[in-house]
Amino acid sequence: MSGKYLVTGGAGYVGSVVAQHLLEAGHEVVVLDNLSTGFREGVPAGASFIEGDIRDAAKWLDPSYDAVLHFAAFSQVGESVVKPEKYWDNNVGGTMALLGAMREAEVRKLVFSSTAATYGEPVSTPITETDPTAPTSPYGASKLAVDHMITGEAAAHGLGAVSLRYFNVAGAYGACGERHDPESHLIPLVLQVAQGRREAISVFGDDYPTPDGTCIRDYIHVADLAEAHLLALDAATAGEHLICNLGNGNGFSVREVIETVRQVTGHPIPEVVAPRRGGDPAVLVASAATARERLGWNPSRADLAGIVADAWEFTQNIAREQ
Ligand SMILES: NC(=O)c1ccc[n+]([C@@H]2O[C@H](COP(=O)([O-])OP(=O)(O)OC[C@H]3O[C@@H](n4cnc5c(N)ncnc54)[C@H](O)[C@@H]3O)[C@@H](O)[C@H]2O)c1
Ligand SMILES: O=c1ccn([C@@H]2O[C@H](COP(=O)(O)OP(=O)(O)O[C@H]3O[C@H](CO)[C@H](O)[C@H](O)[C@H]3O)[C@@H](O)[C@H]2O)c(=O)[nH]1
Repeated sequence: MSGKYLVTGGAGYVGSVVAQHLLEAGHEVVVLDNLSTGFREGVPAGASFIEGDIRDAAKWLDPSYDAVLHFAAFSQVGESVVKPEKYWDNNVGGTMALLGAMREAEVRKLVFSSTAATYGEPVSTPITETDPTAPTSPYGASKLAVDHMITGEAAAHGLGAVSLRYFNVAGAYGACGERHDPESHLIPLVLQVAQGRREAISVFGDDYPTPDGTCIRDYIHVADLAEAHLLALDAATAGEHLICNLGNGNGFSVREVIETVRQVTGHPIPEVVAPRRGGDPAVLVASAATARERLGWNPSRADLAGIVADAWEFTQNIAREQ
């Protein structure tokens, strides 16, 4: 059955890919985005667009919506350390206003973009949803606060909610891909080196307790991630807040990522070792058993070379358009 969905942050990377998947599944999509980090041209054709802030969501929400998919947030870990107030204001304050607007409009279903950053330094690998949450950045803390807020909203007011804790999102889906400005994520930065837009990639620390000394992450294709959102809409149950990790369960080191980019692009990628980046855990790998069991999620694009190849194609297309 087709539905009508409000996608906050749908002009950004992940939100635009999920909006595109919703449209392809025959749903009606309204994107609400203030374009603070997103791009008007990133909103998929076929979606309606409201340029506005989630704090004003009450202006637009009404009972005709079946659910909200909430991506709008600031998400730079490093920036959150130096400007924590910006993160509490937008991520927590903004979401509080959004939840109030949903209550008023009687929209009783939510899918929320949470993050691996809610766990902080893991106590064991792979990370499960019942592991301790001790975020090492205000960004992670703001997302954890929202998760707690949603738990209360479900218990007190019957919201049906799913928080999806993404690990490292990567890759692209057709015309939708990653174009943060400034870019801070590893794969798009290495691709910029391949394009000749940067001289070298900095490896943030090669003295971690990992086989090659560099940090290990669990990279998940954005299209696999998008599919989980559609399944989460079906799984959301009134009065329940379900939390699911989304990752492949495979870890790749920074050096393995760089080597994969060399192989996929055929370009040499000079690398320089730089100091560790504050707040980076050595290893972050997900157990996504809950998503598999509760959502019926079955990611099919775990191959790192395939993820990088899709991101490379998108990066080259953007460069041709500019
Ligand atoms: N990219 C990742 O690896 C990753 C990992 C874990 C979690 N997440 C979460 O996923 C979500 C999407 O991340 P992304 O990488 O697509 O980021 P993004 O910056 O590309 O997208 C965020 C979008 O939200 C919009 N926005 C921000 N504040 C807003 C507000 N107050 N009102 C309306 N619109 C607003 C921005 O303009 C942007 O279009 C975020 O919540 C982020 O915390 C991302
Ligand atoms: O120029 C760079 C950029 C990154 N890295 C390293 O590459 C790895 C991946 O870094 P990213 O910035 O691509 O991703 P993060 O793991 O820091 O962050 C991601 O996962 C986090 C969870 O911890 C949050 O969810 C966040 O939103 C999401 O982008 C890290 O070890 C980082 O130190 C480098 O060595 N050089």
